[in-house]
Amino acid sequence: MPDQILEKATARSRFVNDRRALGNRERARQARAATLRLLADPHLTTADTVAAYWPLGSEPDTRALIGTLLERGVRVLLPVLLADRDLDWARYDGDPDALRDGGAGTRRPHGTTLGTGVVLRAAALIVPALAVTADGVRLGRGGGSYDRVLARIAAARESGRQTPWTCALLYEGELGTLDAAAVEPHDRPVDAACTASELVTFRG
Ligand SMILES: Nc1nc2c(c(=O)[nH]1)N(C=O)[C@@H](CNc1ccc(C(=O)N[C@@H](CCC(=O)O)C(=O)O)cc1)CN2
Ligand SMILES: Nc1ncnc2c1ncn2[C@@H]1O[C@H](COP(=O)(O)OP(=O)(O)OP(=O)(O)O)[C@@H](O)[C@H]1O
Repeated sequence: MPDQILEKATARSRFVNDRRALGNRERARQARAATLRLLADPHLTTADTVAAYWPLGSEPDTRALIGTLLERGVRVLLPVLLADRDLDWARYDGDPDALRDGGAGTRRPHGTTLGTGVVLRAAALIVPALAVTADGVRLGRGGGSYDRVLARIAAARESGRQTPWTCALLYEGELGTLDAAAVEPHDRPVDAACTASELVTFRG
């Protein structure tokens, strides 16, 4: 196995184990603090549409974030995993009971999918990640889904289009501790990362 892939697999299991070891209460505390920090950021206070994620396993819980955005009248999109692991998007109406099985453990809105390109028109994209390097490069679950989304955003930016602000939501200790050896050329940076104690901007 190439070194980076092995490093990546090792890094993934380390970060997943550390997340589990935090325990429910500490994960919830950190997610609450990070949520308040993120909600106060101008990228979100001015947003009309935000693409977020529905939490899986021990990921930072986004349900309060999503609930507050809906209360503010923001349109919230959630990912819909496609067969090739690319991401389509659908609008979340605020009813968690109406979410459906989206495959691979994910939950998806019941409504119409809007196309893979719709995320480019959101004001912000909240990205799930296991860790982010000091330069903002993201380690995900390994489907390459967000690599593709972030690559499209980068391409749209290159051509001068307005694109969403991208921010990873992390627990303490997941920001800046990922070894550069675990990064592959297709791995994409996010614009910012938010934890309970800080919101760090890498770009913009
Ligand atoms: N909350 C959340 N939603 C998300 C992602 C994410 O990381 N977090 N994704 C980020 O890309 C996409 C889903 N991508 C996924 C990629 C791989 C696996 C995966 O490896 N699943 C295991 C089984 C998990 C289970 O069934 O509990 C597997 O298929 O072996 C899951 C989701 C879109 N939605
Ligand atoms: N732009 C892309 N288009 C198509 N496939 C891609 C792209 N970027 C990465 N991939 C593929 O996706 C697979 C998984 O990539 P990687 O391990 O970096 O996923 P990840 O970023 O951790 O996962 P995710 O984004 O789903 O959380 C790799 O095999 C890679 O070749």
